[in-house]
Amino acid sequence: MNMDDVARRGLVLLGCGKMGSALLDGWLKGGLPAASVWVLDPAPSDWLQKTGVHINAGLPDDPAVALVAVKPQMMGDALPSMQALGGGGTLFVSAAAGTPLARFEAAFGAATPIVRTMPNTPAAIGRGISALIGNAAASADHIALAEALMGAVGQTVRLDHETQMDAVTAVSGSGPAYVFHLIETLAAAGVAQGLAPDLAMALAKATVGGAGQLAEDSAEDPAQLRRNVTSPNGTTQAALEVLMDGEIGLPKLMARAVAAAAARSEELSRG
Ligand SMILES: NC(=O)C1=CN([C@@H]2O[C@H](COP(=O)(O)OP(=O)(O)OC[C@H]3O[C@@H](n4cnc5c(N)ncnc54)[C@H](O)[C@@H]3O)[C@@H](O)[C@H]2O)C=CC1
Ligand SMILES: O=C(O)[C@@H]1CCC=N1
Repeated sequence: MNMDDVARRGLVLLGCGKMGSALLDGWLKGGLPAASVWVLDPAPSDWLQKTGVHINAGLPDDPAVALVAVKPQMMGDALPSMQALGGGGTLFVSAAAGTPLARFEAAFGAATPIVRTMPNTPAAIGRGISALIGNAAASADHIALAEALMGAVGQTVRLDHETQMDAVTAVSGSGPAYVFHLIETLAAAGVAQGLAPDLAMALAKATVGGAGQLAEDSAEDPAQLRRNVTSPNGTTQAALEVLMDGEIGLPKLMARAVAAAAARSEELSRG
């Protein structure tokens, strides 16, 4: 099964907020026909209503995939609307943080194939990364289908253990927010140095976007790319001495931030 099967049999999307929209945007831009998508969401956005997908309509009998993108706390209310699809030929995919495979097995039966994934919002421009792991009922074909689906909006990685999902969520699921905050704080620091806000924001966005692209494309690792910018006794060294401070610098701060996100993911999983 691949994206052609998804186009032919249909995709049901349960919840189309920030993450569901980012995924749907990526799939539609990648050529998935709007007529192949059924969205269930009590509060469809203006953007969603313009896409041409089926919204809160009767579901197809045997969609290829049913993707869950509601908040973990909404799961109890939302899952019953997909009950009819459980135990059939439909692959369930969950993008929800802190919601174990066992939660879906309890709702749909352990024989239902379920793949848990953690995507991120750059999926909207085909630049996401999604980690995946399936339950015991998910065959190699099911995993491959989930990989094709998430691969249509960016990179994919397979996990060996579901327990890795907390750390993955903390690094790449939540990670775009850390990077957006970096842009905000870099721009604000530029304003503090006398730049106009628009100019500071333009410089910060292009710098983070360009550096991210270079880090992905270059044969050199990020540490070497950092050294390439850092002239001995120059301006970058002066800044990095602050950022890399062992006590109050970014390494400790980032470790604390990621640990807090992973702990919250684990806490959500316990219900
Ligand atoms: N926002 C992000 O960057 C990421 C989010 N996720 C996961 O995606 C899921 C959704 O998160 P967001 O999109 O950020 O939240 P959101 O609040 O933007 O979207 C949730 C959507 O679910 C809808 N909804 C509420 N009750 C419903 C029901 N009973 N049936 C169907 N739809 C219902 C809401 O109207 C809303 O459009 C969460 O589980 C989150 O952990 C995963 C990776 C990244
Ligand atoms: O903040 C959250 O809980 C979700 C999961 C990863 C990104 N957003």
